[in-house]
Amino acid sequence: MSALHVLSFLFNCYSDTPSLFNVTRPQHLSGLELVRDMCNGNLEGATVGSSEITLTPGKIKGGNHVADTRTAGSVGLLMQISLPCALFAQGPSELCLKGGTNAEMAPQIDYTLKVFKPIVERFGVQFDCDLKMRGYYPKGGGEVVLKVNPVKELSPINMTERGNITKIYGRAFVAGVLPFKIFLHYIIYVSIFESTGCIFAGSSLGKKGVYADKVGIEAAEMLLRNIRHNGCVDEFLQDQLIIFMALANGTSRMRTGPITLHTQTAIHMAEQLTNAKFVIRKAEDEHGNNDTYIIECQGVGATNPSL
Ligand SMILES: Nc1ncnc2c1ncn2[C@@H]1O[C@H](COP(=O)(O)OP(=O)(O)OP(=O)(O)O)[C@@H](O)[C@H]1O
Repeated sequence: MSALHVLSFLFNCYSDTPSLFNVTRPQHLSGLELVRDMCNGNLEGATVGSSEITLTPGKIKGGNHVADTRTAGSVGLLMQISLPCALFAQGPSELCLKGGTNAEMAPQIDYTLKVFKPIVERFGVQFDCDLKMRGYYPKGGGEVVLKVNPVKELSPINMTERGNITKIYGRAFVAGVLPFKIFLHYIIYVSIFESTGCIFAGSSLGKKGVYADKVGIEAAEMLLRNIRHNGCVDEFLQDQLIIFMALANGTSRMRTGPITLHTQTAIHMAEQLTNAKFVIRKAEDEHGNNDTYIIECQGVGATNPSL
């Protein structure tokens, strides 16, 4: 499940035809039930393991909603699914999202707050996110409250200059009874670039039998890998911004490192579901780096009919 499912959902809100989704896990279902509730829609075939689901959306109203993965399923992904819908709602939304705040293969809540949030604000997106409780694998039990104001439309972004690093900081989290030298639940390093405001992160989650120092090294290597490619976004922000580029009113540009599979899929789906046009070209790189690209998008300029 990713933001693409929402793009499909949003698209269908405007075209008034049902859409199809692939669903396998509880967190996917929680996300779909959340958008169903947000838009007074109707879901058919929504069960764990189902490969075909039909969502017939109504109007996106806003208001208060709760989504609970009942596992350590990621609240970051629930946020990824619901945020674009909330932006095009008739009024403000308050979403209580429960599950894992720090889960595998998903945006960590710290990533969403420290990296995604300040960058997505450049599109004109405004949201508050209150982290009430952290939740880790396998228990989950985390909770965040997301408050979103709707927008009339999104502005395009231009992120083609990276600047120099001015700050790198790290945060580590432990929970439970094991000493932190042995077991670290989660670590994130964030780097911030001068004047341009680019922000990258490298993160890693603890696993049974893996010593804390290994977790730290993995996160640092992720950050370094991204700093080396000379793009303006890291390998995760790349795919997470595609939906906003597609919906924005005008041409967005983003300098990246190697194009990820998630980004390729996101672009493919965005082009299938809207009239947004993406072009990827190799970037000139004064540092001799061959793996730098510019993703350019002519966004569709989706507008919120209620504002
Ligand atoms: N360490 C990380 N930091 C920030 N974001 C991450 C990290 N790992 C994964 N992501 C983001 O999580 C999202 C994963 O979406 P994805 O569609 O893979 O979810 P999924 O539920 O695992 O679905 P699928 O199994 O179909 O891939 C992507 O947007 C990706 O950028």
